[in-house]
Amino acid sequence: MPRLSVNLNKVALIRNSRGANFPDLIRVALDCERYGAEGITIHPRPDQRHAKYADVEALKEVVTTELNIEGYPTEKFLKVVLEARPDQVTLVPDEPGQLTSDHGWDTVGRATELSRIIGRLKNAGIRTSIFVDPSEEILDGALAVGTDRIEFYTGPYAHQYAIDRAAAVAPFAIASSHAAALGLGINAGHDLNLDNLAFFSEKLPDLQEVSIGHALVVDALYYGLENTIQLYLNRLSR
Ligand SMILES: CC(=O)[C@@H](O)[C@H](O)COP(=O)(O)O
Ligand SMILES: NCC(=O)COP(=O)(O)O
Repeated sequence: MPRLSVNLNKVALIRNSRGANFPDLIRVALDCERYGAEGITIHPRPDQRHAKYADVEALKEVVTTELNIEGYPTEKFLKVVLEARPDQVTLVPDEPGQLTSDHGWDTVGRATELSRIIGRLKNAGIRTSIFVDPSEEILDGALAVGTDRIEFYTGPYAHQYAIDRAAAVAPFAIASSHAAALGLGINAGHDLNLDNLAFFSEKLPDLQEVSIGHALVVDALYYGLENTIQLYLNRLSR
């Protein structure tokens, strides 16, 4: 069964809106783990409007499941993760100021830069993942730059799911088989939710981990955090 890593960006967003430490991200992370989450994810962006760089070190001290830090590899981001050494770093090709993530890396065009950054992270003992679209050429490029895993950007799947779920998942299922044949580990995330998650997980038998934040935090408003995490885990059980 794929691991569920809870993305706490939207919890951090609420905290930041009042300038005090409420809700306390550390307490929420520990509660997520207590309620069954198998990982914690944050994505500090350059403007730190969601998670802040200081949250990385603080979470590293307490998270006992798996800490996944996502972000664009600025020198500041790399300094923070190389010092904190989370379990996994997921590189995402976001422009500064981007509303949210909306595409994967060009692993061919940016191969030199990616290889160098992935090398630095792996030398520090950090597992690497890179955010990608479901394309065989991009996956071949991902293998060539030396990443341990890829994370499929699932926004297009989520948007098409209600229209034609079989067509929505097809490119991801094909790409996932290709990634598995290459020996790449497979993660996925973005706009996964209680409606679309089970079908995605069922059609990608090699899927190892999903990171989910936005929908999960919204669902927690209605169902509570503990129930919500259980509902997501239930969708992932095979
Ligand atoms: C890479 C990815 O898809 C997530 O980190 C996502 O970008 C989080 O989104 P928000 O920061 O918009 O909550
Ligand atoms: N990597 C994707 C992630 O962490 C969460 O994305 P979302 O569920 O907030 O869209």
